Amino acid sequence: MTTSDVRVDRATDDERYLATDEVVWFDEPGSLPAADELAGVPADQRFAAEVPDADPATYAGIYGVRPLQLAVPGGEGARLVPCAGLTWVGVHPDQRRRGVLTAMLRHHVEQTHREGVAISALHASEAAIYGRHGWGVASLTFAVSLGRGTELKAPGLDEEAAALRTRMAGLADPGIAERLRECELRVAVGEPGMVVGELGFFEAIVIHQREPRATRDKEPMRFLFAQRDGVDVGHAAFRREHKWEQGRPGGKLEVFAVVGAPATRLALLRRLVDFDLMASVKVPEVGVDDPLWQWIGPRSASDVETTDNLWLRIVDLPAALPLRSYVGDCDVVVEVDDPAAPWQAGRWRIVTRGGEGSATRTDADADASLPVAALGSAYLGGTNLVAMLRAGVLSEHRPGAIGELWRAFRTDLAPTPASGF
Ligand SMILES: CC(=O)SCCNC(=O)CCNC(=O)[C@H](O)C(C)(C)COP(=O)(O)OP(=O)(O)OC[C@H]1O[C@@H](n2cnc3c(N)ncnc32)[C@H](O)[C@@H]1OP(=O)(O)O
Repeated sequence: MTTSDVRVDRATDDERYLATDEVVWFDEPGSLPAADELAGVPADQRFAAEVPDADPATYAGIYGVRPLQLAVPGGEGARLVPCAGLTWVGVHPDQRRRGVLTAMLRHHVEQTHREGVAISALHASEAAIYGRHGWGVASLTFAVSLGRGTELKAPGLDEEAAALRTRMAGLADPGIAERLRECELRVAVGEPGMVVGELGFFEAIVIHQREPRATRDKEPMRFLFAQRDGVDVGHAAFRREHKWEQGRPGGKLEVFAVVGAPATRLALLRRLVDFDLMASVKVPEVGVDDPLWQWIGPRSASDVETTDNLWLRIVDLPAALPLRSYVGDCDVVVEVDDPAAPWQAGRWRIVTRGGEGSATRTDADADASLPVAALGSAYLGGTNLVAMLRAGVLSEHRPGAIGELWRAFRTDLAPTPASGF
C-alpha cells in the first residue's frame, strides 16, 4: 500500500470515529452519547482515512481540528490570530506504518490552506512524529512540584495581588464555560503562545469532566477564579487527592492550568500552595520565563519536568508572517524546504521593518536554507535559530543571515505555554 491508496475525507460516521478512537487510545469506553463524546471538535472538522482492505467498523485513521485563536507577538502584548488546532490524531493499530498518518497530515495541511488559515498547531503525544511533516517545537513547558506553603516572593506585585479576590467554582456552576473562555481571551492578549478555543471547546471540558471515568475515585475538577472589581482576570483548574501518612495529612494538589498576568498568577498560586490537608502541589504549563522561577528561587521546586509544548506549522508563509510583529529589521532570502506544501516551498525574501513583516517570492540567491519546521519553531520567538545553525540543522550561505533573521523574530520573553487541546 502507498500513501496514494489512502483516501482522506470528512468523517461522517460518529460511531465509527469513536470506535477508532477507542482502539487507538485504549481508554475505558466513554458512557456519553456520541455527540457529547465528540464535543469540542466541530462536525465539519472531523476527518477520517480509509484504505481498501480495512475493518468496516472502524476507520484506518482519524483526526480532528479545533478552531483556535493563537496569541502571537504583537507590539507590547499579543494579537489573537486564527489557527487550526490539530488533535485526536490516531491510526488503527492494524494500519500503522503504512503511510496513513502521512496521508492525513498532507490532507490537513492542504485543507487548512484551502480554508484560509495560515498556521496549524498541535501538542505531540510522541516527539518523533511531527517534525518530519513540517511542525516545529515553538514553546517549552515545565511541570514544577512545590511543597505546601512554598513562599512566593514578589515585593513589586504584592499590592496588586492582594487586591485580587479568589473564589472557588465547580463544573456544575452556571456559565462556567463562558467564564473560562472570557477570562482566557482577556489574558491571552498579553501572553504570546497561549491558545483559546471556541466556546464549544470549553463546554466540552465541562461535559467530559462530568463523565464517570473522569471522576472515578477522584475529586471533580475545580476552578479558582481571580477577580478584580468583580471581573474574572484569571483562573486555575485543579483537583485534590487525599493521602494520609501515619495519621498526618499528605494530600496532593494537581493543577491543570493557571491562567493570568503575573500578579494574577501570583494570587492564584499563593492560594494553591496553601490548601489545607495538602503536602504538595504540582503546577504544569510553567514557561521558560514564567515569573514563578523568580518567586520561588533556584532550588525551591522539589521536582521539575520539561517537555515540548506547542508545535507550529506554517501552511501559508506570505499570510503568516504579517500576522505577528517583529522587534528587529531584517532582509533575508530563504530557501524553504516543504515537500508537503509545494505552494510555499522555494525561495522567499523575508523583510521585517518598523515592526511589520512580509515574505515575497524572489529569484535572488538564497542567504539561508531552512526546513519549514524551523520557521514554525521560531514563529513565537521561542526557538533560537542561531542555536539551530550552531547545531548544524540549518544552513547559511551568507554569513550572518540566520542571526539577522533571528534578531527580527526573537521576543523579549519566551512564549507562554499553550493549554492542552
Ligand atoms: C496532535 C495529536 O493528536 S498527537 C496524537 C498522535 N497519536 C498517537 O500517538 C496515537 C497512537 N499512535 C498512532 O495512532 C500512530 O502510530 C501514529 C498516528 C503516531 C502514526 O501513524 P502511522 O500511520 O503509523 O504513520 P505513518 O505510517 O504515516 O508514518 C510516517 C513516518 O513516521 C514514523 N513514525 C510514525 N509514528 C512514529 C512514532 N510514534 N515514533 C517514531 N516514528 C514514528 C514512521 O516510522 C514513518 O517513518 P518512515 O516514513 O521513515 O517509514
